[in-house]
Amino acid sequence: MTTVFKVQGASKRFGGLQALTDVSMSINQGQVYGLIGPNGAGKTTFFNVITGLYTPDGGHFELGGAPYTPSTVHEVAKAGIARTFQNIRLFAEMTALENVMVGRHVRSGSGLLGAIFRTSAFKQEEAAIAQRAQELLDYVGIGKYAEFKARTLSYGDQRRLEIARALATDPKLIALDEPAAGMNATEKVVLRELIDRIRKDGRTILLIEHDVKLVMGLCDRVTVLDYGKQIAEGTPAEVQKNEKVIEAYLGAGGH
Ligand SMILES: Nc1ncnc2c1ncn2[C@@H]1O[C@H](COP(=O)(O)OP(=O)(O)OP(=O)(O)O)[C@@H](O)[C@H]1O
Repeated sequence: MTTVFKVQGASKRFGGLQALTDVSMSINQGQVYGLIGPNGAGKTTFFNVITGLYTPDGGHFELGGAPYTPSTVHEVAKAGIARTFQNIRLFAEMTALENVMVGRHVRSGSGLLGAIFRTSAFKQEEAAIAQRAQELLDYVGIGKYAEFKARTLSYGDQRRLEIARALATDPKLIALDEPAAGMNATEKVVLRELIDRIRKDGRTILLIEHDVKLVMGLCDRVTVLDYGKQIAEGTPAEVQKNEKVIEAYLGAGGH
């Protein structure tokens, strides 16, 4: 099986707080990999480290079999990691289609001069980008809202739009930060089906999620963090039985 993303010994300290200690994982092509843990465990910090928002204090990273150094957000997208955010970050006044087109521009070639002079190569490329963006909106199930401003979409649909935008960059790894947060039960079922479909289509997904039922039903493997340390790694069945995991979730008053 091909390893898509590999992390060895990722660490991050904020002043006196060790937010991540020596976290390692290996994610294979086509897997959904879950990252769980109680509040403050370091999940978001890990996402921020791998997507270039925080500089790690240590760690070795590989993406698609090559060394990977998370740097600027644009470079991260180009290297092949696309992410969504716990607090949705869309361009609120742009249409759904335009939001996805922005993601696609990471892979476009005609550049700034082409855009300024509106060369025929640029126009052709724009048409292709718009077509691909529409396909992606259809894929995540919100194609009929292509011309709606992002802010007018329902919460669940905005989350799906974020996923469409992430897919538009043709990523090697899609990192989803709490995609089910704030969703009702029906929206969660639809989300689960979508993530399943994305995996079946050969994509690789890293998922932070608080909904343990969703994680256990969906993920191939799971890492559990607690106070920045990796207390368990394995299949959902293995992790669920782990004493340290049970303790972290149920003990210490559920910090
Ligand atoms: N920029 C920062 N500066 C200082 N401390 C930070 C910063 N970001 C996170 N932390 C601290 O690092 C620890 C891990 O936080 P993090 O947000 O990664 O946890 P989390 O597992 O994502 O939590 P939650 O489930 O609540 O989102 C926390 O103690 C948090 O206060």
